[in-house]
Amino acid sequence: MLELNQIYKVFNEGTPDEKIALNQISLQVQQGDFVTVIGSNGAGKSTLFNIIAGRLFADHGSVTIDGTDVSGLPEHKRSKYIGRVFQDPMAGTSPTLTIEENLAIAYARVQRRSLRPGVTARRRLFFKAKLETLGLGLENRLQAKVGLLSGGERQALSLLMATFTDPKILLLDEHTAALDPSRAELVTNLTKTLVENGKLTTIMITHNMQQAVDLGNKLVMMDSGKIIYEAGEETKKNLKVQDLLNEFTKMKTNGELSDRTLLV
Ligand SMILES: Nc1ncnc2c1ncn2[C@@H]1O[C@H](COP(=O)(O)OP(=O)(O)OP(=O)(O)O)[C@@H](O)[C@H]1O
Repeated sequence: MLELNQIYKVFNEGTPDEKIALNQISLQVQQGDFVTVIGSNGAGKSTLFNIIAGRLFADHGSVTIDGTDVSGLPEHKRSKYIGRVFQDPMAGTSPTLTIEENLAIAYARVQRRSLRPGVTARRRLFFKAKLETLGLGLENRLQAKVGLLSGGERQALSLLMATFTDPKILLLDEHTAALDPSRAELVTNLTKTLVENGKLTTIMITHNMQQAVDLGNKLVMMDSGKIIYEAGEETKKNLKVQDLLNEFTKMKTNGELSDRTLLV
């Protein structure tokens, strides 16, 4: 289980550029939950992921994974608990290395005994079997440099690398947003399969409200560093995009943002 307790993060404190990115965020994500996160630009979604992953530290508050307080652990020490896929297909993989070398690095990250990311014959079979589940034929291209793959293929590989080591938490940061519609659909379907099969505890940021409604069992809406709406399992089952727009409108008191802000 992931527990965020009263997370507060301010950038450029005490300067004219001061920005409170997260303002007392508390959230509990249970084992096996798939939470979709929506919110307007600058709401604090990526900052929240950076704090969960250890790329940034909160100024106040704590991050607990399965009862262990990891708030002080840097990113590289949390990486065996956390899989992450970014919006940019270039971000999750090394272009100059081959597919199997990339997989070996991801694998070595969580295997204590495997200090070198070497590719043994046995491991190669394991990688091939995992790649087959993507249905893209990448299992026949183990020696291909990742830089030669298309954006969709690369994102599918990133997703596999983030999930095949059974992370405690999977963070998906708008991971389909940079793909064309057909590739986005493919990666979305792969996400569903990998998360369901692996029973992975997942949090996914998306600007696509339909996707936020269709995927997962819970939903969180953020605005100006706060969680302004949460849909639990029962509510989420019947949730519609229009309900989200209504909730957003209801929560905005100053009216400076229109409904379309969420539709970006
Ligand atoms: N390193 C930083 N230094 C200063 N300000 C930052 C930094 N990172 C984020 N911010 C600010 O914090 C706020 C939250 O940013 P964040 O990227 O978390 O929002 P977001 O919800 O992910 O937005 P988007 O949907 O546009 O990606 C924004 O106002 C942003 O400008």
